[in-house]
Amino acid sequence: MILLDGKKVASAQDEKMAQRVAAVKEKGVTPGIAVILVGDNSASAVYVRNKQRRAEKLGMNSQLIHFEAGVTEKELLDKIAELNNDPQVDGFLVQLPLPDTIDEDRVINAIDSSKDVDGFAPDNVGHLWIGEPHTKPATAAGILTMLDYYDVDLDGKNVVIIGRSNIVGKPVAAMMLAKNATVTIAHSHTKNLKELTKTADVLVVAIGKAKFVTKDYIKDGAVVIDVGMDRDENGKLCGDVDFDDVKDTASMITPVPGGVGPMTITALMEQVIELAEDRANG
Ligand SMILES: Nc1nc2c(c(=O)[nH]1)N[C@@H](CN(C=O)c1ccc(C(=O)N[C@@H](CCC(=O)O)C(=O)O)cc1)CN2
Repeated sequence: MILLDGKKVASAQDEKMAQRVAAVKEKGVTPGIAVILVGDNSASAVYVRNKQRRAEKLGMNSQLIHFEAGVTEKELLDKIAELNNDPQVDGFLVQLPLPDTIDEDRVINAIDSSKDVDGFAPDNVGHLWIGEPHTKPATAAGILTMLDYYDVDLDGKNVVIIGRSNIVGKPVAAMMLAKNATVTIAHSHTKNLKELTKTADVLVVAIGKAKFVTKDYIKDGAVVIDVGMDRDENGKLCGDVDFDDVKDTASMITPVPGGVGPMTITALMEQVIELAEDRANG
């Protein structure tokens, strides 16, 4: 079994990205990212900190805007309008999830799609599905970069994705379809899930249920991508896949931590650099 090592791939990508940042800076443009964090979700705080650290390590400008959980939607929308008009910010995002008091769709729709580094704005979703992406959701893009690094060819492969979220399941489907894979999205209403997942050459799991997928869901030699960020019975970070149970059946598998997570941040940074390059090239 080959471990799909997100940390290793991320650091290989970092070298290339640092060169791109240096090149764009020579043209007088410093890539700039802003992240809006609302409330005190401890996991979100870790992800946001990691995004900032990575941006700074690559020589980019990075700003964090942290609102208390009680922020009004208007205050949030005003900040978004400000960032939409800030020429130093190439791209920004609002860390999800948001508190229940705030309408997530309204917030996402307020982000200028040209600066939507998450690729969640409706017109960016449309561009992705017609195969002409402007910005791409980071987790999906990170998974594709990882598979490319390990020479996993998706052309003609059966891909099953468990989970139909807008931030992972659907964009992964769109991007794998664009690579000529035959893609099925399974979800909580899917019948005979195990029979379906056993047809998968590549299985992507993004359901948020600790160690849900065991070896009886997996075809011999399948590539398994675990997007889960869960806690096991001892409070230890784990994925949606029972790694120890599956490792002798899968041909390749992402660990949690150290798999898809670091690739998500890499893909986000790449997205910001691309936007800065567009700015530098007029
Ligand atoms: N606006 C967004 N919100 C959220 C997104 C997103 O892409 N845009 N995705 C997730 C969270 N996420 C990025 O924001 C993310 C999750 C996990 C990791 C990561 O590196 N995980 C580490 C483990 C970290 C830990 O110790 O807890 C790993 O897997 O090794 C990065 C980014 C939801 N919200």
